[in-house]
Amino acid sequence: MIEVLSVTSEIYPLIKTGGLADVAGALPAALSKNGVSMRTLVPGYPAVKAKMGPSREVYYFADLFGVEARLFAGRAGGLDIIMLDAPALYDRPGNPYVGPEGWDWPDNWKRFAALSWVASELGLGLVEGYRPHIIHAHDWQAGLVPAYVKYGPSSTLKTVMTVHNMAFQGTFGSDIFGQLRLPPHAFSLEGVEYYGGVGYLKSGVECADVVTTVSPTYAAEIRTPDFGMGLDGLLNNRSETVFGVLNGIDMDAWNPSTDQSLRSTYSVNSLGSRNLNKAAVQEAFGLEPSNGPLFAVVSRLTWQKGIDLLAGCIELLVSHGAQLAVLGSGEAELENAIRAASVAHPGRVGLVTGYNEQLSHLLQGGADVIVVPSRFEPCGLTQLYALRYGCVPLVSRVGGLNDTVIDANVAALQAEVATGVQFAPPSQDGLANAIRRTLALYADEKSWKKMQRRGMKSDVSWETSAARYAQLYASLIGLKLDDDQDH
Ligand SMILES: Nc1ncnc2c1ncn2[C@@H]1O[C@H](COP(=O)(O)OP(=O)(O)O[C@H]2O[C@H](CO)[C@@H](O)[C@H](O)[C@H]2O)[C@@H](O)[C@H]1O
Repeated sequence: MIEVLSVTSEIYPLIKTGGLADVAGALPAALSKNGVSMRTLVPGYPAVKAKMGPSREVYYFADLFGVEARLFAGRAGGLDIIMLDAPALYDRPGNPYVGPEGWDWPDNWKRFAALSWVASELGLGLVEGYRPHIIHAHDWQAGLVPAYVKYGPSSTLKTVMTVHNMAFQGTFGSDIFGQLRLPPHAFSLEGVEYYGGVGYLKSGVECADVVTTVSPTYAAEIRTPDFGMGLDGLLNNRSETVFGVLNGIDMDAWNPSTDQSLRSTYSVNSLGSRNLNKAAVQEAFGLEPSNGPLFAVVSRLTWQKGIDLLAGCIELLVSHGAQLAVLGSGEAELENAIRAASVAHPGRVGLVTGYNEQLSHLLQGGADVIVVPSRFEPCGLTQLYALRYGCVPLVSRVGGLNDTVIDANVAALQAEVATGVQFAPPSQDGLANAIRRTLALYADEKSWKKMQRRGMKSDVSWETSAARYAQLYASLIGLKLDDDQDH
């Protein structure tokens, strides 16, 4: 059995702000079928503490970066959890990263350095009876783990760094370096130094034994200046140890035939029942009853996600008799643009702001089309949920969207392999054309149903990718890597 300690700042169903939580939450079960035992270290946010089942204290820190802290081991949400309970760092309401005013917590550098340092200590055998072979760090919040291991005493402990989004790098001023518990020479190009400051993600990408990202296309994209966000050179230097492993989804949590968030469950053979869910979506978003095409968005409302492109296409949608339901929150300007459209087109455009897991399921089970017009998308999960739910994805051709949706071009339609609509490059004109194509496809009811069914049958599970992670882990602890197909 390979023992892996996963380190993440969010994990479903304990705490979630985005796709990272879904992936961190689904991987342990998927890996257990591949000879990997995974425990997860997560901060003791109030939401995590509330969901923690029976647990036992396994370590006490009198001084963890200046605060008192405890480690608790136990089960929560079906997962093996080690919770870092440091009330001075994590016992704060709301979102894990930002305060009530919407600004990053000023001590984020310390909150996530502490998490990463504790992970590296666990890797050295801090808790009796537990010594992982590998630490798997997710995103910048765990980005210092590989540095702590590299500059620490163990020569056998290995690290994997997974980048879920290059846009969030965790960069701080050089003044924090002295408090990071790293030796002076770690403030260097080979360590944590990044343009004169400290880069958490940079340090992870530099110091980890293996770097992965969440789709093969994104793994290639981030080696270019357009997508690398300053780290492309570094990634190119170590390209033989950078891999793209496509995300899967939790097939039990997202199953239209058992999903309790739906008004009506259904399967590939009972697509007609989706109409009841469509009606429920229309009610929830203040839309009038209609049999016309219902487009939906479940997303952070940000520039990355191309929500401005969508806002520019709302007139087009409405003029063709379509409706739009948007669930999400984010940049005020984009939220306002969608809100204004909902006021201008009552009954045709609806916006629900905030985070609502149940409603996100209902949208997948009731909308006809999910729109993901991202400018970049490391993998994207919403289009995977959409495929599973017979909701046709309309996506830009970037990152994991490129790898998971087969565009309904003439050849793919004839070959009966199309599962959605893609457009490139991500521009308003591109999206507008894709919307027109989607409307034309929707008008052909028989062929549309076939496309829905193909999506529902496509493999969006973790099976292949969990085996790939297991193979990477095995290679790190002494077994040979036998291919480089996803470099
Ligand atoms: N208002 C809301 N209410 C309820 N649910 C909401 C919501 N807004 C978003 N969600 C949910 O949050 C998740 C978003 O995941 P994505 O993978 O699409 O993007 P994200 O950018 O968060 O993740 C990053 O990490 C993941 C994981 O690797 C990559 O797939 C992705 O490309 C990368 O940007 C989905 O489960 C979605 O349903």
